[in-house]
Amino acid sequence: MTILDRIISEKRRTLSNLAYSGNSRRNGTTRSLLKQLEKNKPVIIAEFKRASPSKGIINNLLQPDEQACLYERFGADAMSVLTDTPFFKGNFTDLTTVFDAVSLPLLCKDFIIDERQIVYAKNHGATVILLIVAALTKDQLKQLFHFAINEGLEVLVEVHNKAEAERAIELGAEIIGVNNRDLHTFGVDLQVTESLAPLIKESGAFLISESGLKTGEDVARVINAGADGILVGEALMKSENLELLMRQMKKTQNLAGGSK
Ligand SMILES: O=C(O)c1ccccc1NCC(=O)[C@H](O)[C@H](O)COP(=O)(O)O
Repeated sequence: MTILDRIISEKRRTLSNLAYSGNSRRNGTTRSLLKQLEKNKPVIIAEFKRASPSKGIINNLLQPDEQACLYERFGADAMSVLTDTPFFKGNFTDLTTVFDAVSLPLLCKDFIIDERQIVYAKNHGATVILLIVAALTKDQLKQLFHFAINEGLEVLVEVHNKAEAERAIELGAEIIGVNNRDLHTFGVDLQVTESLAPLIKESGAFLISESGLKTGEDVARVINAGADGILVGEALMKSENLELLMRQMKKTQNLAGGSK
């Protein structure tokens, strides 16, 4: 059983605890990741990530609202919050706390396999949800994708290989995330973005390169390959000079140039 299998199996076990009810915290059509992608390059999605299965504790000392304010101040275009508890030590209170602290588009980074999780994420402040192609059947992916869109949410559809990218494109995904991390082996390779970028860009979707980005040079590499944005967790959570690192990541715009 791989780590992704274990995470999904744990999600199934806890699904019955999720309530459908509650009020959406979302404020109209503001906080749109798509709008950020249309006007900025590279779009930085800065992640609040305390821990992970591959790295253990990353940073247990930071407060989500304080870190979110720093991310926003230093140029983040959107935020991601890991809400999974058993494997990432996150929770939905973090998501709501970040929603209240900043005015950025907000991705609920979780392992979604059921409509109830989408409603729950929305009610806690998400404006974007993640669907991982590797974790869903073709029918599940389609159903959850359209459910989320009908709920007024945006969807980041995550892929790791050509077959998954083709499924995301067939679905009509407007934002496709290429995860450089293999969720079965934890191996990280930026070449994954480079190899899938032509196919994804040809479809007209925006491309977000996810995971393993540590430096401005890493970001320049994926932007030059065609990425419109990046999703960064560990490097930002561990940085001792967040302002400088985010400036270096942001300035790759000038190296890469071009638009969608
Ligand atoms: O990060 C992990 O170890 C991990 C393991 C299994 C499933 C998902 C995992 N991470 C989720 C993510 O996609 C990352 O948090 C995100 O892309 C940021 O990655 P990084 O910048 O490398 O922290």
